[in-house]
Amino acid sequence: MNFISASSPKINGKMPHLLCEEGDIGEIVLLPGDPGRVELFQELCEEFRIISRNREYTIGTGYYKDMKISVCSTGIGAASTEIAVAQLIGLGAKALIRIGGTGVLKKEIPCGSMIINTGAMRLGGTSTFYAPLEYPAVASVEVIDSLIEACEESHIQYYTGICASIASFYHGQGRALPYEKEYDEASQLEKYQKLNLVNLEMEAETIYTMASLQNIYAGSICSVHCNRVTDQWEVDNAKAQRRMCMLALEGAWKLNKRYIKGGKES
Ligand SMILES: O=P(O)(O)O[C@H]1O[C@H](CO)[C@@H](O)[C@H]1O
Ligand SMILES: O=c1cc[nH]c(=O)[nH]1
Repeated sequence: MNFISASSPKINGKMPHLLCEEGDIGEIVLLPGDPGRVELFQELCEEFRIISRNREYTIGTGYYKDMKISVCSTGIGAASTEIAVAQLIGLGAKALIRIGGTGVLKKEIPCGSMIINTGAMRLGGTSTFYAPLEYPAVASVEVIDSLIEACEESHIQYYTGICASIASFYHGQGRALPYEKEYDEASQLEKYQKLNLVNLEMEAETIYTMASLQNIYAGSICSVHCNRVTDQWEVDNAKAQRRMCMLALEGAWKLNKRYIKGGKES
């Protein structure tokens, strides 16, 4: 199945939402939900420049060590993520690595921790247009391996496991609406905890499923914004986000060297 066919729309030769053309992006693309996170790479990469800003999509490209790399925000949730993933693959992306925020379901995982999701429960909705729910949303072992190695070399603790990617921030994630006086958060959260899920977020499954169908690499590293068991929120998570972005760059570099450009490290 090709996501971008001859009948896919383009505007002046550019993808209609990302407003990018061939050559604008690197083979590895990091995917935050938040467009603001793209700006962090001005500091972390060489020659990083913003290629386009349109709706929830901000795209920038620069260099990390010798590797051309891009960062593209997906916006919140599956539907806008589908568009970003489809258009990036259409532009030649070979690996997509989510760099996100997440809430954890395990008491012992503190805010600011790093989570590498090996798989994702498919509760986003959009990916069901591409593959039945029996089809698993899994990260590539090569990406998992590269991200783990980046964490270990930096002596940064990380956790692995399965997340749920959910098409809802409030009730779907066991959270009361801001105007609700009574809501049973615990019973919804318990359903996820019984499945031994590590964390909840909103985009990984779409990325994993669509990437698998196109036989490209996918993975994710998330920083923990809140612990749903202890009810702690990290209001100022800038340091953890920066750490996550640095680890993603280093993981991407290892992935590129070993699996995309070939030539194993000696
Ligand atoms: O911080 P980002 O990457 O946006 O990720 C998380 O934050 C958003 C919800 O606040 C959702 O997109 C969720 O997946
Ligand atoms: O709890 C959280 C935190 C960040 N993003 C989510 O989707 N859920």
